[in-house]
Amino acid sequence: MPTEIMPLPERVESLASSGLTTIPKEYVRPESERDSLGDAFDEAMKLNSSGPQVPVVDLAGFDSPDEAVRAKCVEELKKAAEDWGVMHIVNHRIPLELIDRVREVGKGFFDLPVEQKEKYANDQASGEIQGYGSKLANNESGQLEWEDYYFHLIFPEEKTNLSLWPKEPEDYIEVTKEFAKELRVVVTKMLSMLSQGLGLESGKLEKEIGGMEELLMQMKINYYPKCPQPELALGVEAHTDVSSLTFLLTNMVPGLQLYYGGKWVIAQCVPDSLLVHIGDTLEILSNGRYRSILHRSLVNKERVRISWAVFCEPPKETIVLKPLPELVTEAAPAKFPPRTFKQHIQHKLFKKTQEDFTSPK
Ligand SMILES: O=C(O)CCC(=O)C(=O)O
Ligand SMILES: [Fe+2]
Repeated sequence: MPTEIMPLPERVESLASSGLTTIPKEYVRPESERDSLGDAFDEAMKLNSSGPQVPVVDLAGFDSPDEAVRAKCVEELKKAAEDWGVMHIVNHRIPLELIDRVREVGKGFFDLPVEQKEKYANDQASGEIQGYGSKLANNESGQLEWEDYYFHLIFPEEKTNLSLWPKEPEDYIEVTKEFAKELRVVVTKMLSMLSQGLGLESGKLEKEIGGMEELLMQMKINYYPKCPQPELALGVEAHTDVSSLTFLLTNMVPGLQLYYGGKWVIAQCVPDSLLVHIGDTLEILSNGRYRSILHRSLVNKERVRISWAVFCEPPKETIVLKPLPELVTEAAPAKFPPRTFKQHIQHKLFKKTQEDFTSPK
């Protein structure tokens, strides 16, 4: 019997390079969302220095032998995590040359012809989410996003499956492994600072989300082709990250927007920085003191945008996430029910399906 062959999803890159001047209806956002959309470059130009901007936190102070300097640095990070839930970090100590190589190998992979990239296609139907992919329509509206991506686990090394990583360019694996190791050090540093910011001992948050053995780092390279109608589309639709922390690196093309103070604010591109999101998991553990901010990505007409998101996640089922007892008081009762990471994701999906179902068509 012939086996049924699932058609591959259409790659946004192929669509974009076909020379179309209007985008297919599946990519057109609902009218209510369209008022606030635009070309990312136009939005970045409008960014005005008097308006709110994503804070920049210099981590150098945390390496100081002077306790007062370290405490000031923790205080700055804590403020950013409470107020925005997202920040640029500078002096993270990852060699900048390595970061440039990460950019090069990721771009190198996406520069391959689509047919070659298809050899790495993921298989979402059978549950293999690692590999090259594009969003599949998962609701009645068939809504799609203007991006293709590559997704794979990068840490801990013994849990990685190198057969699912790109083999081209040939230094992709070596560079990405090295980046994962360097970034893992920053994860520990950020988590200890964030623990101290809550008045907890340094190792607390890291331990609560699985520590060196269990905490997973998943990389998603988002590839956003040029879009002929950026005022109608979104690269990634509005969401909060389910992770504990997310690190984001870009090819310095603007696109990320944060929903802050009732408005969409575009993130400036800060040289030599990494952008860090507090994800839902830390929002839950901190009982809402740290925020997981709503964000999305715009696309543009002029330049391909690439971003490298690394999601740091607790194990799916072995840890129950709930506000830390130290942070729950009569005045600040628990804001979140206990859930495993898997249950949290399912709960969000369920809520979203309900919203899609009830929203006017
Ligand atoms: O590309 C970006 O700037 C954001 C991507 C993002 O939010 C995500 O992959 O979760
Ligand atoms: Fe995100």
